Amino acid sequence: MRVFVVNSGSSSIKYQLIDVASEQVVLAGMLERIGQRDTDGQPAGDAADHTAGMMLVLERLGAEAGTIAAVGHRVVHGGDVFTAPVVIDAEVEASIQAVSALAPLHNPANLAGIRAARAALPGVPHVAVFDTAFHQTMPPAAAIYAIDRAVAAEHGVRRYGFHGTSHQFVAVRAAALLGRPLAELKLIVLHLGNGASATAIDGGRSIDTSMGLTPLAGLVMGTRSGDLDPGALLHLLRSGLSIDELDRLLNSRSGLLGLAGSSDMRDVRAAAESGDADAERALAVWAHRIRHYVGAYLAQLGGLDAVVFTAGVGENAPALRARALAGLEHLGLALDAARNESPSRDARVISPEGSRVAVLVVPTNEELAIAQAAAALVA
Ligand SMILES: Nc1ncnc2c1ncn2[C@@H]1O[C@H](COP(=O)(O)OP(=O)(O)O)[C@@H](O)[C@H]1O
Ligand SMILES: CC(=O)OP(=O)(O)O
Ligand SMILES: [Mg+2]
Repeated sequence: MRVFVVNSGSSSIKYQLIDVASEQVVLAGMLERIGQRDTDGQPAGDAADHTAGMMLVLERLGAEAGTIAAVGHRVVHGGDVFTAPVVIDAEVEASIQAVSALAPLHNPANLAGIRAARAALPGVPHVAVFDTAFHQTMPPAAAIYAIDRAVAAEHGVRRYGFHGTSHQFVAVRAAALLGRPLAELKLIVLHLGNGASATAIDGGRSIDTSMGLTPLAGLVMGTRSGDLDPGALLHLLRSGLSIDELDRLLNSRSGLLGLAGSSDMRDVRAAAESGDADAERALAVWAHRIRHYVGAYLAQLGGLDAVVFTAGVGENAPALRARALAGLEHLGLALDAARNESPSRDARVISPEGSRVAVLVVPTNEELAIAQAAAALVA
């Protein structure tokens, strides 16, 4: 079965046509800078909006469009309505819309992509696969924030967690690599991309994760702050920042960008290596926050079989993996330098032979996971 996977972002549409049985990517591409205009107001990007973008994608698909059996959509926030992938209808669209304010960088764009794709490909089922679904197994103690319970219930304020499709996919592959059943493994998965999150996985179930009500909490990200004292928000609001300014500050102007002037980890690393003190400090904060979660999740799991690195930074930056785990040798967490620095693209062990805790690199593939989930649902 061939599934067309759409990851519709605020300014981009990434797509792949995947043959699920063979895991082959038949065709892949991306539209960028959707909706952007130059200083004269002329369209500057690949498409004027998501609808126009999807028509362009359809043109690029050509005759292949006729081979699509289902469309799988990445949807970041599913609230507490969705615990598994669903076939999209008007009601599902409305539920995705209802939680859009909780993932302002993601859900509105996901929904625009869904609407455009359903209009462009009306004859096949469209399946939503949610970042939040995997984390719905979290125990209440991990999901609940200690605020007035009536207010929390009225506004749906709780921890949801994100990147679940990736965390789950990587956990399954980690178990295969270790040659042990996932059901008996305690794992910490570090998804370190532009967005970043850590998840504690016990027997294949998410028991805690670093993102929260929104994808803003937790680790230091490209442009997002991760954790900070909620009192800081009150202080900034009282100091005169508007709500929109505060939103932009925390979601779009913080993280590596705020600390070091670039949201791209490659730039930050290069700057740190050439002696830039801000970049060096940004890396120190980044690594400190990761260790904070590794320690916390080791305690919540009550043991640990493996720490797993994935996503852009986790898969590609040996020196940063080493930096993230520096000083944790007493927990049995160590890297084998040669294994860590191997240029291999495959899932692999990077801890020394016989380590108490394994350290792994496992490439994530959210598109394949979405294709598999959509195929399983419509089969
Ligand atoms: N070799 C590398 N060294 C350090 N960082 C890298 C490397 N390759 C990619 N990255 C970083 O990975 C991040 C993007 O990760 P990715 O998982 O592709 O993000 P997303 O899917 O959220 O766009 C960027 O910060 C990029 O700089
Ligand atoms: C949820 C999230 O942060 O996604 P991304 O990493 O794609 O921004
Ligand atoms: Mg990503």
